[in-house]
Amino acid sequence: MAASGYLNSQVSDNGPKDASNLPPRSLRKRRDKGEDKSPSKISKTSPPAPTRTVRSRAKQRQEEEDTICSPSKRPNKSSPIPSQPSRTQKKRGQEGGDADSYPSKKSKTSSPASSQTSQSLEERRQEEEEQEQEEEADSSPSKRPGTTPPNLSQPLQLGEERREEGEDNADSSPGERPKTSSPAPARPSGSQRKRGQEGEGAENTPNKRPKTGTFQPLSIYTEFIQDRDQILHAIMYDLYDVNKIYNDRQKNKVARLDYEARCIYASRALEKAITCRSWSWDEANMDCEEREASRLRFFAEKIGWPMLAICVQAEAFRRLCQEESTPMWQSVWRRLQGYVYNIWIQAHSRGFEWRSLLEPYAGVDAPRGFNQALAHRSGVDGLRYTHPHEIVVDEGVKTVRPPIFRDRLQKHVEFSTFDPKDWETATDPEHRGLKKDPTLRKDLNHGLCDLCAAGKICECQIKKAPFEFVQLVQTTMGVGVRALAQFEKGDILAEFVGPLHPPCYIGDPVYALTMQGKVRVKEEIALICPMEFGNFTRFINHSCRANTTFERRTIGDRAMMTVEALRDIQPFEELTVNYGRAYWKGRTCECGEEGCYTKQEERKKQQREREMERRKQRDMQLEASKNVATEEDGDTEEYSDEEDEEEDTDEEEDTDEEEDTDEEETDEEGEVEEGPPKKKPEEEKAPSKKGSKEGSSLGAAEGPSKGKPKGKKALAKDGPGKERAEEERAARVINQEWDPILEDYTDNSGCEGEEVERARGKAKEKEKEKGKGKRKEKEKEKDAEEQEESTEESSSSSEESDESSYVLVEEEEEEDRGKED
Ligand SMILES: C[S@@+](CC[C@H](N)C(=O)[O-])C[C@H]1O[C@@H](n2cnc3c(N)ncnc32)[C@H](O)[C@@H]1O
Repeated sequence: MAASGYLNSQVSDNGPKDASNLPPRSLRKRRDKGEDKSPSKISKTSPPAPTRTVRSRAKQRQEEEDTICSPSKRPNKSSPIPSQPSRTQKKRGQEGGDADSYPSKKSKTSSPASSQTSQSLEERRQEEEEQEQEEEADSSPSKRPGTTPPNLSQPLQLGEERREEGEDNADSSPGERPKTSSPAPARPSGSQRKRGQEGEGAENTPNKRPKTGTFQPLSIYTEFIQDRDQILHAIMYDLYDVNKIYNDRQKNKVARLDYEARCIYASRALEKAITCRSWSWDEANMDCEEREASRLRFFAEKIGWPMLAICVQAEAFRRLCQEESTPMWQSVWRRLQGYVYNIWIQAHSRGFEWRSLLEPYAGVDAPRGFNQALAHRSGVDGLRYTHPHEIVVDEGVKTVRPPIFRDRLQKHVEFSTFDPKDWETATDPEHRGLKKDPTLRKDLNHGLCDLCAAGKICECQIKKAPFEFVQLVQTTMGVGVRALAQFEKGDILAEFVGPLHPPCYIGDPVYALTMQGKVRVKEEIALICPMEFGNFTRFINHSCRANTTFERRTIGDRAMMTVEALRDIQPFEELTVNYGRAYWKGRTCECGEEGCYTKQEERKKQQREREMERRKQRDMQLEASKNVATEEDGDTEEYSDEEDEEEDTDEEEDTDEEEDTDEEETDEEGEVEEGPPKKKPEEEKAPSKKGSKEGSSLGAAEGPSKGKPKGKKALAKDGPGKERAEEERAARVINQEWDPILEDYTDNSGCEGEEVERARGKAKEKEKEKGKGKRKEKEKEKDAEEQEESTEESSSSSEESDESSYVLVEEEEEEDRGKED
């Protein structure tokens, strides 16, 4: 990340974004809500979440109503609008889970949009109620005797019931069931999924359902994948949450009680797995209880008891085993299995507790491998003393290592640091001897706060939550960063931090990022150099189609560079950012994306090389052709025909090539390159009259039409010498194709007998008639006084005809003589 390249150029590529004018939607929304309370979207899920329960239809309607009322809310998960609270979050808001973090319903519904649509909503609600009644009536088994629900309906039904029971319990006695965090945002509720799977037919077709907001139907596959990713996200989030409570339990009594209650649920699930006697991937003939136990045991058998002891602490995982369909379970399982080492390291680097859960079941009755797994201690246990972002996970060989660059450990720091010593010797007078951190905000020098829009220094901060859901991993491009949960488009993942140096600093050519002004966009404020000290953002690899971007921001008391999600990012995706084209000058990007900078450069380079090669060849060929011309001198004429052919082939070749701008030159090259063509024996023998001193192609172009009359005149003037006549005859043979009249005679020159006589007679008659006709015309046209002139004219015209006839007569005489001879 050199000062000249990396972020500097990237930021300027994208154009500066004055967030005070146009912050990302997420930020705008946050600003409305008061960023200091929930600055980044992912942080909204940080408070302990309530149990994911099925919402009553009335609540669901209420949510839909909110969706319509609030223009920024979209029910579609794929919506690019960030900051959309999930349904669970919305519910939390209703329940008062975190009143500070979530905007109240009232404030949303009081928007102008809500007043406009309130009437229609009321009507819609009535319609929906009627429709629900119809649906319920239609879907009852008694009313629909022919409908056989698919296999999965039963467990789902039970799951549904459980959820409802759970909700009832939660409502009646909140203390009985601890609130666990299962964000599972925007997932269709159990009842929705159940309806969809049971295929209730026409009653449930989308046409029948009132469409709300900007609903866009997704393909079943897309929906499935989204659901799966949300479950993964929920699992990862629950693990984070339970770990947080575990770590807080010493200081916080509520946290301790909460943690103990969660352990009870986890232990129950473990018991089911331990007591399970048969487990299988094929769940076709299992009832709900069997299926849950089978899944838990299957997981332990395939992935290990310690990993199960970690995962069962996530409510989302337990619910996956209890409720989800077989395809969903299998899909999530595969994903978990693929990244099990990442989760394992993630848990250990955060001091996740799992042994205490297994210990009560150790002993002789324990399943195979259980005791050994519990007793085994490895290096990963010590990871809790290392900062999570000083651990690089090598997924391939299942090891970990620290990040090291130029034999130095790359340490994690939370903030950028300013040391006046680094600025003392700056070559740039503007920055030389700077005593104060140039990123510090002085009133409006860095613009408004991007979170709260305050013009004065405020207390806004970027929340650190995303930090908990990223991991350093070994990639083919060195260290990279993997997301372990979902991020939404517009999420601020972190600030890019490191020691601040003057922009002219050249000590960090790989990681340095130029911080440019948000207000004065061309101003280079500082160079952030995290080669040795920085956070995870410095390890984000480049992609020409990146999923995050660098942004200039002013937040709280500082100007900063942030890394923000350009689109929704799913669990286990690698984070990438675009360093800018300039960074890759002299480096090779291996992202392999379509339109990759390096690919483009390579293509250009290849074109340039081809062009150079061609020029070189052309020069050589020109040189060679000159030599050939001087050596052969007059003989080049002989090659004219072949050269013509070459020209043709050269032209074809040229058209094949992409960027042939100089065809003539290339043609010449082609001629010389291939050397004088091999001549056919008869061509070699045939003498040519075409200009031997002229260029061969020129001769080919002008030869026939010019050469023939010359020959004629020569014959007429010089008289019938035998050698001369033979020469002329040969010339005529060569040129015959160019003169049809002559062709007749040359072709027939070898003929004898009647045909020849007849041909001759015809020719004579033609000539006579021609002469007569001309004379007659002229006689008619001219007066008697001009008779002489007309006679002269006619005589001249007859001379012409005589000339041609002279040639013919001469030929005849010659032929006759030849015969006599
Ligand atoms: C800012 S660092 C990123 C972290 C780095 N992978 C590491 O191991 O520290 C940039 C360096 O990573 C490597 N890198 C990142 N993205 C790359 C890509 N798309 N192609 C090739 N190398 C890449 C290059 O060596 C580059 O100089």
